[in-house]
Amino acid sequence: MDQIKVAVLGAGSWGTALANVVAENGHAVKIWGHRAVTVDEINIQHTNKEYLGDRVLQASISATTDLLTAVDGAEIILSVVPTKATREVANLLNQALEQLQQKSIVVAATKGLEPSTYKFASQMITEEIEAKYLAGIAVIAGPSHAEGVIKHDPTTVTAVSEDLAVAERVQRVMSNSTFRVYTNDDIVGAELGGALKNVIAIAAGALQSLNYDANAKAALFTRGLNEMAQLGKAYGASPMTFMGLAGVGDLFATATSTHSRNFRAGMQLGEGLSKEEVIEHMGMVIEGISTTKVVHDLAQTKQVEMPISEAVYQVIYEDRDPKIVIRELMDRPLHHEGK
Ligand SMILES: NC(=O)C1=CN([C@@H]2O[C@H](COP(=O)(O)OP(=O)(O)OC[C@H]3O[C@@H](n4cnc5c(N)ncnc54)[C@H](OP(=O)(O)O)[C@@H]3O)[C@@H](O)[C@H]2O)C=CC1
Ligand SMILES: O=C(CO)COP(=O)(O)O
Repeated sequence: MDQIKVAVLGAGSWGTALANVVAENGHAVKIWGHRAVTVDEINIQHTNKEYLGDRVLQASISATTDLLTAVDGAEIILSVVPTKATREVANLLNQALEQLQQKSIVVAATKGLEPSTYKFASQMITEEIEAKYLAGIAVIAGPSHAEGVIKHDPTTVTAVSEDLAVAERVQRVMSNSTFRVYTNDDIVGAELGGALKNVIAIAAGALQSLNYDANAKAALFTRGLNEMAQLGKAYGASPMTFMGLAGVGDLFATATSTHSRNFRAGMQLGEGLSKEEVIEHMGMVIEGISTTKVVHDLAQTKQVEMPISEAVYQVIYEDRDPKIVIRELMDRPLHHEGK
């Protein structure tokens, strides 16, 4: 395949790992980061120690704090900043694309919902970037810890766009023998899956630290996936998406691994730390904490029963004891499994 230019917005763990994948495929990759110290480290030492330890990145990757330089000529732009920065960065990107009079495919790799609007990353991007500068919009979802991707642990993700030609272009540019990209067209389902699994992963971390066993973990996985899919149904998402990489796949990876910041946050909450203490200790984004609040609101607006997510909400936002909320979950009125 011809070499193309790809820009990655966000110099954290996921942005850097994705940049490395694309650079391994022979494409010209520029990372945009807002901190000069990280940008300099990537350019000079080819590492990003704060986020990925000693892993050495592809030497061809260059980084810059100048957004215009990063996106100039990029056919594909990956937006890999946390949810809370997505709208602001998309707005800056719109200005850059306007200045360059350039049209690019924008791919969101963010997993969360904007707290004030309940919008997904792809929606924020579409709202902030004028249609004339968007050659397509897609998301990347699925089970993919940056730590695994950077060490070539075989990884599968899905490129999702309503325009399958766009998804296939992203698939071709990003796939290699350790990073296999599928395609899908259910963007709502994929973004919901990516956001909601973080809430269940927090619950899984709490179960782990409280020494609950396999039965409890299986119950959490199964019933957690069920409520993810129920909310998906209210959004008109395909139930199959929740059976795929963006659903059960990502739930499994996130809710079983200490690579997951959400899982680790859940462990710490289970140990009795407050959300403020957990956030301070992590030093990286824990999307599930704000997503839990959004899901609490959404479950009410969409009238979907989400008891596990609600229990996580009570632990995080009402300081309730995890053991008591678990007991209350078990004591709820009995009902049919399909609900
Ligand atoms: N890590 C992973 O394995 C995966 C993460 N994701 C998703 O990717 C998204 C990003 O996560 P991840 O990379 O892990 O997060 P990190 O916390 O590792 O990094 C976030 C990066 O975004 C930067 N940033 C924050 N705010 C801004 C801003 N306003 N302008 C520019 N840059 C900003 C941070 O800069 P600074 O260093 O200054 O804070 C940091 O470089 C999340 O939604 C996450 O759920 C998805 C799949 C896998
Ligand atoms: O989404 C992820 C893996 O697919 C990363 O999860 P965390 O944000 O919990 O680390």
